[in-house]
Amino acid sequence: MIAQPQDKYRRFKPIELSDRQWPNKVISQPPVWMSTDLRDGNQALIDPMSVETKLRFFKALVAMGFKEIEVGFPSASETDFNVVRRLIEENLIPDDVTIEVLTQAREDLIERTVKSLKGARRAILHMYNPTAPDFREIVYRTDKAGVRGIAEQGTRWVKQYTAQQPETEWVYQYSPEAFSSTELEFAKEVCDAVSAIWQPTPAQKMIFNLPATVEMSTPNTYADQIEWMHRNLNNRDAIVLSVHPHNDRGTAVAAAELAVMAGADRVEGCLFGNGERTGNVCLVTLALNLYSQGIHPGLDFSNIDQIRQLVESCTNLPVHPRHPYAGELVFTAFSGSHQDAIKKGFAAQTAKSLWNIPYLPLDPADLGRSYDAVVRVNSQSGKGGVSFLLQQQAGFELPRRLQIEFSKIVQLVSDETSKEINASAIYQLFDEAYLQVNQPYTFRSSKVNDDNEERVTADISLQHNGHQLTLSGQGNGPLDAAAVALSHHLGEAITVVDYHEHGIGSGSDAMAVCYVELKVGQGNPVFGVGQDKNISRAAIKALLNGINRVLQ
Ligand SMILES: CC(=O)SCCNC(=O)CCNC(=O)[C@H](O)C(C)(C)COP(=O)(O)OP(=O)(O)OC[C@H]1O[C@@H](n2cnc3c(N)ncnc32)[C@H](O)[C@@H]1OP(=O)(O)O
Ligand SMILES: CC(C)C(=O)C(=O)O
Ligand SMILES: [Mg+2]
Repeated sequence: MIAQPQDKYRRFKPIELSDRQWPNKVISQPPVWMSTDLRDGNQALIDPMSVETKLRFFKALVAMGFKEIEVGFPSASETDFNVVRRLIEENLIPDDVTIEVLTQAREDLIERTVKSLKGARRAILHMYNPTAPDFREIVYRTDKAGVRGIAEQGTRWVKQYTAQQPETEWVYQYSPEAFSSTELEFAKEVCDAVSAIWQPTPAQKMIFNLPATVEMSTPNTYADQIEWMHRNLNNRDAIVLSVHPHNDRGTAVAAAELAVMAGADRVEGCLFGNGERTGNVCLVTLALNLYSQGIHPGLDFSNIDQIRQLVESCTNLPVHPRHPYAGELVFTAFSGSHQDAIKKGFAAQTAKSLWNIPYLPLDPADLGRSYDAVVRVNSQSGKGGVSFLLQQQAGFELPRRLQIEFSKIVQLVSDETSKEINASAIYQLFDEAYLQVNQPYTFRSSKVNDDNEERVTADISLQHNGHQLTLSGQGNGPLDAAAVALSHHLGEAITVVDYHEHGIGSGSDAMAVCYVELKVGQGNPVFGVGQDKNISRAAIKALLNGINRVLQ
């Protein structure tokens, strides 16, 4: 029998921090970002990146604005060692960018790591060892003193070997790996022991990176852990407090945001949340969450599609179509009520107003994405989406009742096919249903005489059943006169219920479009649409198309 969860799993104990401050804090500036795409992201790939791929990725990270980039684990492989050498020897590291490398707390590995950085102007040397009880007991078979000793000895080796390359400005970063499941007092004890050896100062700080190596709890608990460390670490003003959330529970973004509220200065993560298991925290999401709150994150994602393609090609992993901000479908509305609200939002938006479009927390244009994909029509869509696409595609601004009438035509097709209908297909349906209605009466020409301001005469030349017809009528305007002419011919009253017109295009290409809602006899109202360079002809064509639709 499958075990009950309460018999199999342990609940994570809440942190005792009754005077926690973070819930009242607001993030008002971005943290220092550190991309670990080339290290934590890379170590989690099925096929790790080649030297060339890493260099391509590095250049892209620099272009995005990252100032700290972890480029690998140089003591682990020749590839990673060579990446560091190429970056240094080929002068690929801009002056305001610092590379970071990771090592275990083992002398041979530290020695080789330091060697890989020969000639670097500035470098962050990142050493880790796990501190949590399960690692102490299961992996290292040692006690707290043993684990603390590994961190202390490792730090001494880092001090010793980096001192041999004084031309480099060294920044030391220490991570108590599995911090999220380490007793807080013990995490502090290890970190304080490390800083006592390294001796950071406010002018030359060191970095303590507190990883949720495995995400163990709700994000508020991680925030409590970070606030506790922020308040209790020795020598806090000489420390850059960094966080490194993984996404095992799917709440890494929330954990990172609450951790920043709790006192973290710096966040490590990967683009689109790549990384071990369920990934590292997604830096794109974090940065754009800030952007949408009116805070510039200091990272440039203004061409998000290009960045997504680069990351997909370097990692060989797809970005989910619903990934926040970056997924192919995240700015797309298929459903009717969403489309209606978005259409109204665009109409209400002015150049000066703050962004306020329902369902779109961020302007797709800020990420280099077009509005074309914002509204897409399938069987879940309504009149708002259909008319929005028709307007975008061909400039028609349908009156409300025509929107309702036409969307039923589109709905019929989408129900039959169970497929999306794109803008050009919608235009084609509109053209067939409203503009190319040439039977039984085909328009040939019309002449309007409005010399007399009160009585306008319309002469309309038509084709009907292979015969040429010329009809004439008088009314208070061209449309009224044409309606009179056609009423006489058909022997039925033609009533114009509603009339709209607008122009499409400009200059010599400008077209007038008329929408006429009419009734033939006692029948139901229907719409006719006419398009012509001449507004009177457009109105007469609209009337005739409407009558044709009734007669068909
Ligand atoms: C949470 C993280 O992401 S941590 C980073 C993880 N990333 C990687 O491991 C990628 C690169 N690593 C590697 O390629 C390899 O681990 C290497 C080449 C660095 C080392 O390989 P190996 O020498 O075979 O050692 P391995 O990684 O298996 O580690 C096991 C040994 O190192 C010790 N060890 C592991 N981590 C650490 C550490 N951080 N500090 C000190 N010792 C450590 C273990 O206790 C074990 O010791 P034992 O052999 O005496 O039992
Ligand atoms: C090396 C450390 C920081 C790490 O990647 C982790 O704990 O997740
Ligand atoms: Mg990690």
